[in-house]
Amino acid sequence: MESSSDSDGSHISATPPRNTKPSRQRPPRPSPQPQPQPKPLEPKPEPKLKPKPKPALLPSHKSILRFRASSKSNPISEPKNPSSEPTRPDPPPDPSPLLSPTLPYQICRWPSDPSRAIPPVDSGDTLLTPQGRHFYKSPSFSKIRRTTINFDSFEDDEPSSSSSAPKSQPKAENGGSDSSVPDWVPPEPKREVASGSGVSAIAVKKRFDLVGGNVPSVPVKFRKSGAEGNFVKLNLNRRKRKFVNRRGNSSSSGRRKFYRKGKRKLKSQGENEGETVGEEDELVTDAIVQQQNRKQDSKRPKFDTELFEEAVLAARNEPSDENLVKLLSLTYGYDSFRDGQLEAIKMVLEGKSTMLVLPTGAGKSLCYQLPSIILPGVTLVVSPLIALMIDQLKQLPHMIRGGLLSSSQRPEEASETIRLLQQGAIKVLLVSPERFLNAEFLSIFSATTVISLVVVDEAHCISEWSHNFRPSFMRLRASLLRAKLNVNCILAMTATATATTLGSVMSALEIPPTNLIQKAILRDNLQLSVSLSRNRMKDLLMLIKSTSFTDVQSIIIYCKFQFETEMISRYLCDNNISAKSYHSGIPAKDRSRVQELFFTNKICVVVATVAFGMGLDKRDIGAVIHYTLPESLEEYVQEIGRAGRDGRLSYCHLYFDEDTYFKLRSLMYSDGVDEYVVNKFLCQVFTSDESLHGKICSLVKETASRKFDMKEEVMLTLLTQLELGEVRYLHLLPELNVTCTLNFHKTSPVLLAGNDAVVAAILKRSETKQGQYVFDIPTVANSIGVTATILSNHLQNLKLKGEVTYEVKDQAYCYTIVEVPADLCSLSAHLTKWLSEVESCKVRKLDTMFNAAVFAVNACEKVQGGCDGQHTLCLQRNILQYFNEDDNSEVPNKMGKDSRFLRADIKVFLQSNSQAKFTPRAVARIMHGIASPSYPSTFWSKTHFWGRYTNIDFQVVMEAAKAELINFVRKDAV
Ligand SMILES: Nc1ncnc2c1ncn2[C@@H]1O[C@H](COP(=O)(O)OP(=O)(O)OP(=O)(O)O)[C@@H](O)[C@H]1O
Repeated sequence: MESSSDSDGSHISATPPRNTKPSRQRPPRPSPQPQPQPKPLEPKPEPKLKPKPKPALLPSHKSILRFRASSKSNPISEPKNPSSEPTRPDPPPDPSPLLSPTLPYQICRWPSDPSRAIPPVDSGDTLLTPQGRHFYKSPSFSKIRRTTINFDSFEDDEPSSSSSAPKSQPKAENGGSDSSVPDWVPPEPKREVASGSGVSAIAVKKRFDLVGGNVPSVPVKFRKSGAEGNFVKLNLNRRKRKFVNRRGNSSSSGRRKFYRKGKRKLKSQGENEGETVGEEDELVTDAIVQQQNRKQDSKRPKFDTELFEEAVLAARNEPSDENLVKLLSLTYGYDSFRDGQLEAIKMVLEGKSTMLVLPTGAGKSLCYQLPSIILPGVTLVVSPLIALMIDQLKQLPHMIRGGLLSSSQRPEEASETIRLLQQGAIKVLLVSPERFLNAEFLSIFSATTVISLVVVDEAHCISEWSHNFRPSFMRLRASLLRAKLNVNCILAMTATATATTLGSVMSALEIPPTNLIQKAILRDNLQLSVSLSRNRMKDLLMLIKSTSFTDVQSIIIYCKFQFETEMISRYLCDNNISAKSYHSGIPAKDRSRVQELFFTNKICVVVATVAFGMGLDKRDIGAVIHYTLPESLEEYVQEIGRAGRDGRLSYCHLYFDEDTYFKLRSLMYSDGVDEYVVNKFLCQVFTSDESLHGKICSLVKETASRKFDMKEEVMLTLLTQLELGEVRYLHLLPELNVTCTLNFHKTSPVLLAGNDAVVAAILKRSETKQGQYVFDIPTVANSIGVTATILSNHLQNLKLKGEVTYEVKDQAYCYTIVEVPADLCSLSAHLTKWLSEVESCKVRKLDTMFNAAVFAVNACEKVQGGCDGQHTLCLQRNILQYFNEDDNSEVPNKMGKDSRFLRADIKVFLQSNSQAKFTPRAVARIMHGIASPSYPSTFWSKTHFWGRYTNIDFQVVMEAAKAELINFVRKDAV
């Protein structure tokens, strides 16, 4: 590698203007055949999208003009051209706010004293100075105290938060192409019912009756008792009535207040389900369900309870095909099972743990719902998102009584669900995996409340090799489920899992290989196509306005970043296409409105991040367009699976380009950590304070995240691994707000303390600030030997009596230490290696996705012998191969392995930020434009070098940064 490290740094930037950079190559073309030519578009004066946009939804001519007039300043039409940036770097930032007292290293000038001017000696993992000081190979720097740090929030919407995009770099689309023809326009068959799709027509739509009025999130509809299934009866009407307003409609505002209250309660309880989306989605789904219920109710034939009970008994006594089909028909109104359903149901009824892999929309839910009617005990469904749980609950047929235990419930509501559960009145209970941290929850299941079946929805989340690993899912292991819930039969369901992922899920849940039911990954009514686009906005518009889309009523456009969704929906509206954006940054009420408009076909297009679509069952979505490359083939398959659920031919088009790929690839490295940081983290977790062993320990999420420059999810992953790995080092407890500020109102604190041991302990261990008592909940709880929950309940009682008011803050991971590791260093090395393997796996998934797109565009026609602009067979083949093989082999990638100016640029960067401390990873992140807790984009994106080297492999940049940091320290030493 060429080194420019000898340059004296007198220049400001070694990087030449970007427009002189050799242009990035297009993806290689293995085939000598010409690339498929874009199909010319017929000029179309009017878009024929249905329904015709109403004037209210359409922009006026003025707005179109405004849009155009402002396009110059709009990052879409005029992307920030890096080459136009001044070559002078920004003035060196004031480092003081960015210096962490906790990160050990800061660039510092070596003392001028020649006796100390000897460069460090390499000694294995650390660099040893002649004075015997140790430095890590990542160059070593001294501490400087940081005063404040601004946290960055990320713009990507991935539920698993596996990667993030820095806020301040809305790299806009290149408007380079002048072509008025998009790179790709689909052939023009009319949408029709695909034959042999394996998706049978639905004879009678199921109704979306809701049960479990104790669940605040679910809109409740009264039913006349005559039609009420009495298989398991719930008397929840009193609760339901709470939400019915004078007009007889359920009052969403009432509910909203109710939810918020619940949420506040949750915070004080300190339980965290891991998703903010849950609270919001309660609102999102609300109106839609009401509407669906109304529609369904009018169509529903009278329900014959006796016949139903007979069918249940018959299926229980003899689960024959005939009996099960009869029950299916009575419960759902469907004539037949879909592929894989009957097989799965029979396995479960035989008590065999089963792994079920069916495509999205193929009807997996039915595979646990029907057995839940037949099995004697409760069916416990574990789901990763509250939104999904709500969706599942909504979709339960009215004769299956469901309940939900979620963080957004008030304690009374949760108690009510538990009471009903213990009475045997709930057949299907939906919970999040975080519930398994809660000892009270586990204690519900006793001899009286038997669980017949545990269902793990989105089971791929168990595996760290999946595209959507959730640490809390690691808790779902057969051994744990057996021990805690006394359950033997587990049904794991997913639509997207590679062979490697399936292997790890099945081994965690102890499902024998013979019990795998796996059907086609893709429905065959999806027409897949890909195009390399240099002007995605323009191409997208042409595509949507093309004649092939004439009959398409509903379209989802998936983007990676929130700003993209807003920019595109605005652009489409300005071009007379009714579109709305949807992402997790939009207030819940507005999201709810967007979803409602989409469901009722009042808008044609939703431009969304991954936040949209989980549990979405809109049958007439005619097209799914990927404006941004998905991060994996799993994500791609999952998202295109939302199209064509009605069995009709549907379009799935994917745009890709190298810049987006490079940017996404950078983001794959945003979770990475270094071994010495993991070591420091472990040192803090296993505090040397012996007296804390066996007691409640806590780690405030925000503070720790800054301290270790580690994302909260990464910390949770490490903690979960420490609990569930080969050796059980700790026991995780529910998350808690640990800092409490208490005010006394009636009795004086000292008097109250005389009669109350808890208050006495609080007084002893709190600081007083302006008459308020501030204390750490775990410290006080430990001092009197009670759990944090008991302490919280006690405070709550005092509050109810009017004695105190209090506030809690500082959400923390809580745990007790089971065993202190004998060798923290080797444990750190082991954990870091594991995390880095997980990271490589994510990178490989992205590379595979990108390669599949490149291959489709370049080689598809050769493989298929001409396919008129569509790549269905080619992509299907690639997808099939990917899902059937182990996905841990090396994947070729397009990343640059060197750059002439890289080291020189790093050198300049280090010189111009000499007061700040850096590690090689921190420098590489900045060069790749990745924010982290200690290096927020709000500050660091201002540097000239931010995101400059996204096209060079991250590891290469890290190596270069390491070398330059060492040089920097050495030079100072001379
Ligand atoms: N045997 C059947 N006949 C007709 N329709 C069915 C049948 N089974 C399920 N369905 C319908 O198919 C639709 C999709 O079902 P469901 O939501 O369970 O799919 P899924 O596989 O869980 O999808 P996803 O992976 O997106 O969650 C629902 O509307 C459901 O009622």
